[in-house]
Amino acid sequence: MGIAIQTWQLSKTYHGRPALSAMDLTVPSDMVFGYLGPNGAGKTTTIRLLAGLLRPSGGRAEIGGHDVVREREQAQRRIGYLPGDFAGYPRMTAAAYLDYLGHLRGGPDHGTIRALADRLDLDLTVRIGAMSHGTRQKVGIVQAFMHTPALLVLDEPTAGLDPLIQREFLGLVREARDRGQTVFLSSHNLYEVEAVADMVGILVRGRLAVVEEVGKLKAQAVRRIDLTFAGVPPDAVLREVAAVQQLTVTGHTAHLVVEGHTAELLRVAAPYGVEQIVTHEPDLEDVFLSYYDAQG
Ligand SMILES: Nc1ncnc2c1ncn2[C@@H]1O[C@H](COP(=O)(O)OP(=O)(O)OP(=O)(O)O)[C@@H](O)[C@H]1O
Repeated sequence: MGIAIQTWQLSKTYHGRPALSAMDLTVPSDMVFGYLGPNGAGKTTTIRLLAGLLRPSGGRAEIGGHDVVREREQAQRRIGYLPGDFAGYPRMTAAAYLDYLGHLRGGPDHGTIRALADRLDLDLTVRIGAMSHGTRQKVGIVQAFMHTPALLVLDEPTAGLDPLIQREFLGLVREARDRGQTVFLSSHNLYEVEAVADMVGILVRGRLAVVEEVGKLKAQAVRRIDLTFAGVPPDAVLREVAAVQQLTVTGHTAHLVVEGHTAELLRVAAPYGVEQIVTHEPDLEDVFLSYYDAQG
């Protein structure tokens, strides 16, 4: 497996105030990497550094082995970039704009442009200046994907898209990954990150708090489990299980908050006649909030 993005102590300071602090990050290729963080954490700054649009104040970054400053053109050629504030050229129709960009990139692939526009329900004949924010965002997505770049760098790509189009977009991201492209996307939206990302990085106040596989983050997560017994729940016995953080009992049901693996809990509970097990899947929100709080 290759490396799509690597940074060494990558830093950016605005007027003496750090926006990104000494970030060491490796993103392997062929994956979807979700880049998460609260407002002002430094996500856009990172993305603009990777896209070669800002100069680092310290450290460096490579895209596919090319330094984003010294070999900016080679690095940029590998990227499909969607800025957070995509505007395009207001006086052009989407078709003319995408055709123009295609020529700059070695010739437009009209078949791919049409297919992407159809998927996103985008009318290419409309002037970009006459489009709503969400429709303009679709043009931004098409221009990022249309030349099948090795790396897609997408800043809040689903902002302004309605739910159906968001779902279609997530399909495009998965298909890109399955074709061997790498996708780096920033987001506030935990649902979309959970749905597509293989790995996530959580940025808090310009510092990378954690980089982890989504599956592993979920395994660490606190989850709620309700065990219903034939008789009175054996609460004293259940409390002894290391993973059990909280326990309340209503009637024949023990409501548990469990951290980590549940196998031991189920083994201990089984002899007491468990009639029903309801597990509430952990969502990543709890995990993220715990990182945000820890850094706060
Ligand atoms: N051009 C600039 N000049 C001065 N400060 C800036 C500039 N751009 C960003 N900042 C500051 O740097 C910090 C990081 O901003 P950045 O836009 O990278 O965060 P973000 O995680 O993308 O946030 P959001 O999700 O709100 O877009 C913020 O404190 C922001 O105010």
